[in-house]
Amino acid sequence: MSLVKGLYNPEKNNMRLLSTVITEKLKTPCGVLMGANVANEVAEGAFCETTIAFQDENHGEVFKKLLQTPDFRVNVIKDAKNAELCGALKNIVAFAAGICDGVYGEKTNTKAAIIRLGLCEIMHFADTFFPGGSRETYLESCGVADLITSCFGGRNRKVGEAFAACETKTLDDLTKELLAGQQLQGAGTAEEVNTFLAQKGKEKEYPLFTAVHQICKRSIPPKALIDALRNHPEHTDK
Ligand SMILES: NC(=O)C1=CN([C@@H]2O[C@H](COP(=O)(O)OP(=O)(O)OC[C@H]3O[C@@H](n4cnc5c(N)ncnc54)[C@H](O)[C@@H]3O)[C@@H](O)[C@H]2O)C=CC1
Ligand SMILES: O=C(CO)COP(=O)(O)O
Repeated sequence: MSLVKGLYNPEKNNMRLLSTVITEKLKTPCGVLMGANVANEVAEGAFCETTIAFQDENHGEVFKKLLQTPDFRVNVIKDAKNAELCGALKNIVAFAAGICDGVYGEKTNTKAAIIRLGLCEIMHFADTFFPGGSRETYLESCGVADLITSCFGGRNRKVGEAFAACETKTLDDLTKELLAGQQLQGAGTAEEVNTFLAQKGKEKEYPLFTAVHQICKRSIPPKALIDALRNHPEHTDK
């Protein structure tokens, strides 16, 4: 079972799920555990939920028996594709939430819009490139709950805020300064997703994902995030 919230796109135009790569390499079925599970809080024993997703739910039930405690509640689902995509792509949205904090301070309406538009882009990405998943997955811990916790806590938000507030520092500087040897996933995932979308000619359908990548590269300023969202397809195509 993989807990990695990332994607795999070495060929640039062939985005793959890490659980699929692990399944192929190890020749054994690999599912995922994804959820609103900021590690420090899990370690402290604070109550939370998680989602275990396996195509064969019996495998998920085995992991549930091993891992569930009174304060770590596990739901088992079959939709491993959407669960994993939620876990990976929410890191881009959390970085955007951090940019919002860095540029505007704690504006909760603005951050809520970023979370909603980010979720729309996650769903559109999943429907387009990994069809067949279930809408119900977005209501599990791996969906909206992980988006919420990551956009208010979490490393991606933290580094995103500092990156937006201090335009002279690089992402590497801030990662070293703020994460005590840990790594940042959102900026790398934004780059991988952007490379993939550019190959497919679909960047315009994902203004939030695209803007986060451009901001990470310092090719547009952090405040341009909101400009990018003003003409979001969610507003113009409906
Ligand atoms: N820390 C948290 O709150 C949570 C983390 N996760 C996920 O768990 C995974 C690991 O996170 P942490 O342990 O917190 O991060 P970390 O930054 O403490 O550790 C990441 C490790 O992965 C290694 N690594 C990075 N890229 C690699 C590559 N291409 N090949 C091989 N090794 C590589 C790094 O050298 C490092 O040792 C991430 O995908 C993260 O999104 C999931 C839920 C919660
Ligand atoms: O995935 C996480 C919480 O569920 C952790 O998010 P960060 O990597 O942003 O800390």
